[in-house]
Amino acid sequence: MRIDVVTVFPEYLAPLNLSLIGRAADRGLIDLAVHDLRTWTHDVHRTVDDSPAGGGAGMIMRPEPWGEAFDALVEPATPPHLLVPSPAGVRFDQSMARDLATQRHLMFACGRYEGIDQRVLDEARQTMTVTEVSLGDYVLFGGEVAVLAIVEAVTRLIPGVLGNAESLAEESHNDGLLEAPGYTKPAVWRDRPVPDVLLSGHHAKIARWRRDQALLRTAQFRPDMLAGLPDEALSKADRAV
Ligand SMILES: COc1ccc2nc(C(=O)O)sc2c1
Repeated sequence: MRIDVVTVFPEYLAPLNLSLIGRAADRGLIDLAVHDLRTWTHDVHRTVDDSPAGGGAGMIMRPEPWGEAFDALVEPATPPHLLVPSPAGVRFDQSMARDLATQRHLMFACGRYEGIDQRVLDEARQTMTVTEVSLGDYVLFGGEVAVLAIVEAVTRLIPGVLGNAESLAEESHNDGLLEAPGYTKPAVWRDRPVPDVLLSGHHAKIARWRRDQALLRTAQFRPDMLAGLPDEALSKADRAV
């Protein structure tokens, strides 16, 4: 997968060079490039914003640098999926992460100020799939933090990136539930024991206990997820919890 990120704060995306994502790039599992939008400005002040048409608070990002950036980065024969983080976007979730992880080329446009001139997105839709996406019902200073989260959620699903693919199967949101609580050594810590069943070696009982905990945790913290499960997703034993 090729990933391009266009931003006025390239240093904000430095964490993408670390840990598993950095290692995936080094191993050629992803081709990641971060671009400074000001590369495509031509004035002495490298201007990327201007006052909103029609008045109002704040500034809007000018279309010209974005247009030139996309012209430089997009291969018309194989256009990317353009993702634009925005408070007005569709909610990002694990289902979207799974879909994006199958795609060949993602490009992220990080807005700042009050956002990007709408004509940039309108123009891009002539040649690309464009999705405005939000992390949640709150507002950040710009799109960079959202890109960090989305790139991590997507790249960890790419085969080979996560050393132990088995852990993907047991994590929250993979099966529509929140994951069960985890424990490790010591067996007792500050008078708090690991649940006996996890030390029993009885794999069927351990699996049942974890499923029960996942159902209880989902019912407590995310009843909306439980309500959204198809009937066939819950066994007779699940319904008895
Ligand atoms: C101007 O660009 C922005 C501003 C706020 C913001 N908030 C997001 C969020 O996902 O909450 S994405 C995003 C992009």
